[in-house]
Amino acid sequence: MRVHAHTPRVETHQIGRTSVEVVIVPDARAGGELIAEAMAQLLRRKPDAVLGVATGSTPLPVYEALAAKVRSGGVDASRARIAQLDEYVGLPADHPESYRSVLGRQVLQPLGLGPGAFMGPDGRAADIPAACAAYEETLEKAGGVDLQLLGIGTDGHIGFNEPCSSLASRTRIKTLTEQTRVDNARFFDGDIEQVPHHVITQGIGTILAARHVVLLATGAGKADAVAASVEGPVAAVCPASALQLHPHATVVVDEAAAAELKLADYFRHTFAAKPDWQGI
Ligand SMILES: N[C@@H]1[C@@H](O)[C@H](O)[C@@H](COP(=O)(O)O)O[C@@H]1O
Repeated sequence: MRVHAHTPRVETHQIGRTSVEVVIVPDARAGGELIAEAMAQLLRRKPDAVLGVATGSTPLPVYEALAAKVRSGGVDASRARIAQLDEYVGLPADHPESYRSVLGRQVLQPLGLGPGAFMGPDGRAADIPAACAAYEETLEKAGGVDLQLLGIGTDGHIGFNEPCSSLASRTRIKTLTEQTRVDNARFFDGDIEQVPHHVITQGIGTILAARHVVLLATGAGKADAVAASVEGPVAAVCPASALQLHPHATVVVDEAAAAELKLADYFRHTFAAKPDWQGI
């Protein structure tokens, strides 16, 4: 990567951005390292930063790389706060596949954080709308999410905002599409009957309120969704396209997920010409 010595030094979060930044990395591991380093830089600047975290297979290399930095002393995450993106409705909190449990195993434990560092909606609440409103309030009281990590569904969904979710939506209950239940059955012994129909998810408006939104997509199965999100129109039918409205959105894709991008060469050139200190 070339560094322009004469470029004035400005912190990444101060730069007024006008478009989604697409970063093409060789593989998932490199994507994980890049995003973990952005999280580490954030925590060095703001030790009690709120990290918004996603579930699914895609973010795992990020969590592994961040935990490795913590273990090696590269960053202190002991004051980090972790905010959940979405949750199944009706699963006991201690069910191994509730997203609260998953994030406990994949994020909190490896970072050495206790339950006090965790914020998430109550998927077992008797009054779901009240639980959704309470989570919005929790996020607001925490000062908002500093960096929100996202994966993407094959249909372009982010969190559990399925196609045609309002781009202004806040945390609320949603019904999963059949496709998402099929996709997620692998976490429930391959049995779709065990996959809940309902979920609580941060809305698209909630996600867009984070200071920095970082979406990671890996594998050929995500190539169409990535191209639609980044190069297609902003449209509720492709929820991730809402990132085009955000002043600081980064989409990190491996070569396979970048395969349908018409502007891939431009994205490569732009990132290669970027000063190292600027980060993502
Ligand atoms: N709610 C999650 C999303 O947050 C995630 O982005 C998506 C893709 O998962 P994966 O990364 O495993 O492909 O799955 C679920 O629907």
